[in-house]
Amino acid sequence: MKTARGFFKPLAIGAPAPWRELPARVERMIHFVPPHLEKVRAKVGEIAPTVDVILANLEDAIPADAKGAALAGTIALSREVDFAALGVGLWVRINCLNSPWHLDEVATLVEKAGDRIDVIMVPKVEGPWDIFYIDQLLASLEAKHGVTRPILLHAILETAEGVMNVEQIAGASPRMQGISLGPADLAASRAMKTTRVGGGHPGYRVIEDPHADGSPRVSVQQDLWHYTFAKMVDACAAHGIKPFYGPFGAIDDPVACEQQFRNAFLMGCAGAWSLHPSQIAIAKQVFSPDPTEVAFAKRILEAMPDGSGVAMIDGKMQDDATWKQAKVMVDCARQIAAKDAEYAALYGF
Ligand SMILES: CC(=O)SCCNC(=O)CCNC(=O)[C@H](O)C(C)(C)COP(=O)(O)OP(=O)(O)OC[C@H]1O[C@@H](n2cnc3c(N)ncnc32)[C@H](O)[C@@H]1OP(=O)(O)O
Ligand SMILES: CC(=O)C(=O)O
Ligand SMILES: [Mg+2]
Repeated sequence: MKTARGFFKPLAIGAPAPWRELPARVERMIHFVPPHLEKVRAKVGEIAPTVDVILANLEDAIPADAKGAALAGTIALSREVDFAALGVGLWVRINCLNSPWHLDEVATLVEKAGDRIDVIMVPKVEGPWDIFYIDQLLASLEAKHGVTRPILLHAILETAEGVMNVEQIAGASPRMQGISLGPADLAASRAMKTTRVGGGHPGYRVIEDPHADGSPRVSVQQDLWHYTFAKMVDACAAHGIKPFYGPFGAIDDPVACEQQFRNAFLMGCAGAWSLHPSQIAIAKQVFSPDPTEVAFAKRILEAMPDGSGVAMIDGKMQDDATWKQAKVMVDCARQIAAKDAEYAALYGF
């Protein structure tokens, strides 16, 4: 373990000082773009103002023979669109650390776009050692290329070993921005008998006991991901970083996508991935608190100006604990309102 002081020391001479607090950013959806496809890349300028984050994906879903083109496309994208001016984050998902590609990718990204990339997403993180490695590598490259703002790290939780070590991963470096659930690789890692990218499964259910009269038994689908998800959210919250739901692969099922995203939002997640343009609006709506809930939360704060004591609002008891929940809700809404005029009007800020 590093000492408390050592934790915030730059890891290379000339590297920027690590962030002490995460930059305050709205990250309701991380929109995935395949950067080797010129046709899709050309549309990013149009899509960017409608999202919070654009992510150039270099890993899974990019064919092996297109990895170089995807990297070149990412650098081009970072120059073609002024993401910072739009208030949109630019993230890159690199290939995993045991692949032949990640080293050249990180070196090229920091050299050619190090001052424009906000977050590097690292797939298949197994334990804190993966974060220590990439943390040191980034510091050395940032020092070499005079990058003045540390690039943040986001881990994907998508192996059984990663889930086992999620608490140490969350706290491995001041660069850690957040963690996303990776349900597709995690399913494979656990030998789950599914063929899906996230969401539920009709076979995973509870069923009531048999009735004496033989009438049909009620059976309800359960959430396959609840345990992992809750473990990830607690690890992130404890370490002051952000949890995210990952991808929802059934592009043709917006209703289930919305439900999955909503469960994540209610559990404390900051956002989710959008794989297709149709999922952007779903994520935006779900991860922006409901205006009615925000209005009620404002009433709680107004009823208890110093956050202590007890109050009754519409038959519901309020005290310090509900005041804190209300503050989470109102702070989130205020942050979104500062970025998004549509929601500023809905929230009355
Ligand atoms: C488990 C994981 O690792 S998940 C992360 C890895 N996977 C990804 O990143 C997938 C990203 N998404 C995609 O590649 C695509 O959306 C696909 C392959 C899923 C579907 O693509 P398509 O079959 O082309 O979808 P569809 O025909 O509905 O597309 C409609 C339009 O949106 C465009 N589009 C589709 N996806 C995207 C996207 N992610 N970003 C921007 N534009 C997109 C298409 O190019 C098409 O444009 P056009 O009308 O000008 O031709
Ligand atoms: C998100 C991801 O990479 C996965 O589900 O495997
Ligand atoms: Mg994966």
